[in-house]
Amino acid sequence: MEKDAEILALSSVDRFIDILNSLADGIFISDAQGTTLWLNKASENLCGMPKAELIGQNVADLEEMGIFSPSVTRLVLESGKPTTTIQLVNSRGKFLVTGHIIPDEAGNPELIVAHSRDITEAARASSQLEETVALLKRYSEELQLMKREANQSSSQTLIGNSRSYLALMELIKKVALADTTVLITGETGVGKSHLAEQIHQLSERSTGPFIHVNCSAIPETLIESELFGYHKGAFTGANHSGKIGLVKMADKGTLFLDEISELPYHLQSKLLLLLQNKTFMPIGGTKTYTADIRIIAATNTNLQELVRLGKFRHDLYYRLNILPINVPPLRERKDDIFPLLHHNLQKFNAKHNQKRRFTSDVLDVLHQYDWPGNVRELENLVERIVITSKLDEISVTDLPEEQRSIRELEEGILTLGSLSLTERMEKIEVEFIMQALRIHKTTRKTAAALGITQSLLMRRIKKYGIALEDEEDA
Ligand SMILES: Nc1ncnc2c1ncn2[C@@H]1O[C@H](COP(=O)(O)OP(=O)(O)OP(=O)(O)O)[C@@H](O)[C@H]1O
Repeated sequence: MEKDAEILALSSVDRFIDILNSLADGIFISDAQGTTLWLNKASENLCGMPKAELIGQNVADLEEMGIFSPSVTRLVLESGKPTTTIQLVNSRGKFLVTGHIIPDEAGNPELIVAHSRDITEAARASSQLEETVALLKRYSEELQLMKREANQSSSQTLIGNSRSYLALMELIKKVALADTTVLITGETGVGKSHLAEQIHQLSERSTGPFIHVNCSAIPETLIESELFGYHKGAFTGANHSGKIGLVKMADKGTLFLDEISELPYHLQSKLLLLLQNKTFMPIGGTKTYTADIRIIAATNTNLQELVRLGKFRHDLYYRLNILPINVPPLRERKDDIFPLLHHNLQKFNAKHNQKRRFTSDVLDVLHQYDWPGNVRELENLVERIVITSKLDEISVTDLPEEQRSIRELEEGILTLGSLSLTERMEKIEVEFIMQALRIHKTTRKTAAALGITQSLLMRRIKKYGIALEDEEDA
């Protein structure tokens, strides 16, 4: 206060007026009746009228003339309290105005000082932000729609005509709607992952994430942190800011645990807890988190056998096995082979810009083939022959040896009409041995593949005079 008095003593009133006029914010002073007493340069500019014409006018009249609206001085006089409002001045810009009461010595209002700040830019930025938020909302809705449409079209790629596959598709539709754990079993390449994704897309979680985790592809030392995440500084080498696990990332969606049999035993109890309570604890954490997820697991091994051997927790097995789905191998649903061949031919013709087509001979051979690698093997074969076939018409000679030899063997047996049964059987045996030798190269591996001892194989090779290419074997 003493300091203020010193400054006042040193400064003239003119000096104060200079200071107030140098401000970018408007200062507008009225008496307790709302009569304009003084305003600074910034305020004069805002009002768009010479100061001399404004002084003496009542704020209520200025308000009526549309100079500003509303008048904060009037609001202060009406409420008897300091007031802040957004004011439109001369319909030009938006101002944040605050009216303060300066009391006289008896404490009664003597002056009203209105202070205004231009917020036109801030208001514009805020309305731009509102527009952006609205746009983002619209884009997100459109994205969800597109996603749903894409889901619908990809569900058409579930190809299969056999009775067992059609029944499977019916089951999938029902399973999708029941928001519970599913266990998909079947040989490698039968389409377990493909089905898991279909279940997700047909479910109410389709707009949420589908997180595919291949338990055999993540090193055992990393799988816990990958799945459940960790807090910062949980272990040496951990990222400083911590890490969100795949379980959390699958929130509101589906977590697909492929090759579940490979999940380390010590993590199986943690997964069981997640299945039962939908809760988990990141590494280095002290509190549990919830995850709104559906778990679909898949395996191509016999889990029951692993339970018997003590390698898989029996309580986890029963918890996973609520809705079991078995996908039969392709050789047990041969009616699916043609549709899958045609679907893939179209797909790879389009991808490689080709016009390949199958001859009926090729279709026969592929129909008879056993497809140990199931749909994946079929897919790979079609892509390979679309690329390598010499003409647009794919013939048996374009097929790789594994498939071609079936036809050659079959033709051999059929044309050997004059041979006795023993001779025919021997012919077949020779064909099998030669084919296996071509594939496996050494007699040791060939014998193992044929399920006989190496010495028995050597006796047969000698008996039929089969030439061995490999010098070591010879
Ligand atoms: N019914 C089907 N219609 C069309 N494509 C299919 C079908 N089933 C499987 N496929 C395709 O076959 C390939 C192998 O399928 P997928 O990866 O789902 O097999 P999987 O059983 O999960 O194999 P793995 O046990 O090796 O993980 C994929 O490219 C998939 O798109």
